[in-house]
Amino acid sequence: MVDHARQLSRGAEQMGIALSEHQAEQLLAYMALLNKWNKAYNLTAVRDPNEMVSRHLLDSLSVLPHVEQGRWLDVGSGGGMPGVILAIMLPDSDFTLLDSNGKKTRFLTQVRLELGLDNMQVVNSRVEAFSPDRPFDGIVSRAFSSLADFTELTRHLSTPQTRWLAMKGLYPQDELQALADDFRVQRSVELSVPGSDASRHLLVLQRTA
Ligand SMILES: C[S@@+](CC[C@H](N)C(=O)[O-])C[C@H]1O[C@@H](n2cnc3c(N)ncnc32)[C@H](O)[C@@H]1O
Repeated sequence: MVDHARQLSRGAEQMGIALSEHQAEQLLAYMALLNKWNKAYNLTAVRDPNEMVSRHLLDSLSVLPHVEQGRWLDVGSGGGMPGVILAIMLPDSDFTLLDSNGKKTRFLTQVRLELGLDNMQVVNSRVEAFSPDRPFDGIVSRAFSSLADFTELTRHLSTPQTRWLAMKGLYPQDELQALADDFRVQRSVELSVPGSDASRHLLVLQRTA
């Protein structure tokens, strides 16, 4: 049997990420909840726990070096990727996890309670209808939409300083062509996720005005 704690700590180490004992425990507790609730709530197509460590925990951790302290929104968070993982790793930053699917946000509310994640808020809404009292420093998404939809649907939640972090598979050349003229790619990073051969890219976008 694969030792998931070991798989997680080794994977994090390979990415140069130090996990405290508490963070490792929380990440594994989150995975156990995801596994338990998945049966009834259909939160993720990944059912094999070994694959869950790589495809969900390590994949979400791979963007951590690019997440600065501040107030973050995870759009279309689903079962909590990457928002839950980032909230565990950055307790001094605030994370709002938003999804239009009520089953998913009910699960996320349970995760918040069970893990005591006071820096994580859960919102059940379509993003285009969401109107918080303050904009966000950063907006992240994985498997949510095209780059054009991601930026257009969240433009009203930003300031000129906001950064958009889009977690993508193959480099999204076509999607970049459809991006509005007042957005630019600040940087693009090829991510390497231990235990996965899949192509992964992170695009960091910002407004030019
Ligand atoms: C493919 S899932 C990705 C979930 C998660 N980020 C991940 O990587 O596993 C996309 C999620 O976006 C949510 N979604 C789609 N359109 C949305 C919208 N307009 N506003 C809020 N959530 C939306 C869906 O309910 C779904 O949970």
